Amino acid sequence: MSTVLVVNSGSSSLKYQLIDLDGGDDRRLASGLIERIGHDDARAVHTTTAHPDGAPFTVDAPVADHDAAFAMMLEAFEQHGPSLAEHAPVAVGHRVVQGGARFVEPTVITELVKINIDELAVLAPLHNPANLAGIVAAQRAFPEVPHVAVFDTAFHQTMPPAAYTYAIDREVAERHRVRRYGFHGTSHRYVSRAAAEFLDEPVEELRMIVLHLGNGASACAVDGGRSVETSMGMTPLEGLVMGTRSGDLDPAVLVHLQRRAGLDVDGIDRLLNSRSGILGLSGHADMRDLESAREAGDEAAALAFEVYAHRIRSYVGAYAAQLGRVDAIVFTAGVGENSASVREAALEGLEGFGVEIDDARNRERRGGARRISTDASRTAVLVVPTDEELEIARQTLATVEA
Ligand SMILES: Nc1ncnc2c1ncn2[C@@H]1O[C@H](COP(=O)(O)OP(=O)(O)O)[C@@H](O)[C@H]1O
Ligand SMILES: CC(=O)OP(=O)(O)O
Ligand SMILES: [Mg+2]
Repeated sequence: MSTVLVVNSGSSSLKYQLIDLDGGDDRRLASGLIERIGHDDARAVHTTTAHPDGAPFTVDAPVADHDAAFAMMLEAFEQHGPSLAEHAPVAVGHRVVQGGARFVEPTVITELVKINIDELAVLAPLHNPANLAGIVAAQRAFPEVPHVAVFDTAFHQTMPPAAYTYAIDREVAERHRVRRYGFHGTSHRYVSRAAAEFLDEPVEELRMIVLHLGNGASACAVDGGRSVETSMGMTPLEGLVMGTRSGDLDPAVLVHLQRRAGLDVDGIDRLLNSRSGILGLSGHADMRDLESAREAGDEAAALAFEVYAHRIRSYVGAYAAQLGRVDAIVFTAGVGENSASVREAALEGLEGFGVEIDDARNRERRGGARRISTDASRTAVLVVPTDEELEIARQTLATVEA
């Protein structure tokens, strides 16, 4: 039996998937999302292949905390299947966002590991406390099996010091562990390997740029299967323009706003993490809404779209220079997999560098990995769907079987 429960616990949400990895043929048995934990209008959606038509089940009811969310999840399995007695998970895999410089691999969760995850919350105040709450609740719900933490940062621990070091006072940086850690590593790892498989080449011989464009977004230069540079930094705020996050900006802007706009530290934190990005520029955090507004002639939406694409292009150029050669540029996550116009705009004008998108291939709507570059393009441009949960399940199983 190789069934793994994967848990992605956010501050107000719980996402889960039950995955059966047996026989090499991956099988997703159930998935669910419980949103607005802590609010009266919480909602749970449970989808299961145990049900003949696969339709999702929805429950609207208050959910007090993560313990209550797990109880609700168990209830959904009980009522709608599949039976957890029949498909008992052999392990639970948890997404943990910040593993610092300490965690370079998936790790079986002990009391000491929990203390470390808690302590690392200093470096990820929005994410680690929620991840830990999920772990504690999940251990209560599944006390018999091992729990494994899979860190967003782990894949990027191969970055060289020149890439992860910020040019500030060394002592201050060391004391407060200020450096680039990088995030979305589980996705960058999975996608770079899937891209190599699609190209039918060993990942060790490929140099690629992976563009994970979801709500959060990051670019990663992958050399021979290892991350050598990535756009997110000490926190998931640096780099590309995101749904609600600014990405790069002159750090002096923060000083200026504190002095002149009457914003305190928390106000700035909220501004840059929650009220910036395409939301701040256009009023739309969702790329679909932004695209509709742009098509309807909204100028703020048009500018937000341009800024978004411009930033991606800058990173592609920078990472091409760092890699020295680019065999593939790979788009993934919600925006990367679905938005032909973002892909087109981001790589526009790069023909001189051997990057040429085929318009018809780019516009084609179909699942799975696919090539969207012309046959003449020196660099292959691919769309490769990410699957962070499957990757977490595989790493979790490999860790408990090791
Ligand atoms: N068909 C589509 N066209 C454009 N953008 C899309 C489409 N489908 C999803 N997206 C965008 O993908 C983003 C969410 O990506 P996703 O990877 O699901 O995010 P996350 O996992 O970080 O919550 C949203 O901005 C959404 O608008
Ligand atoms: C780390 C991070 O930014 O994650 P997400 O894209 O899920 O917000
Ligand atoms: Mg995501």
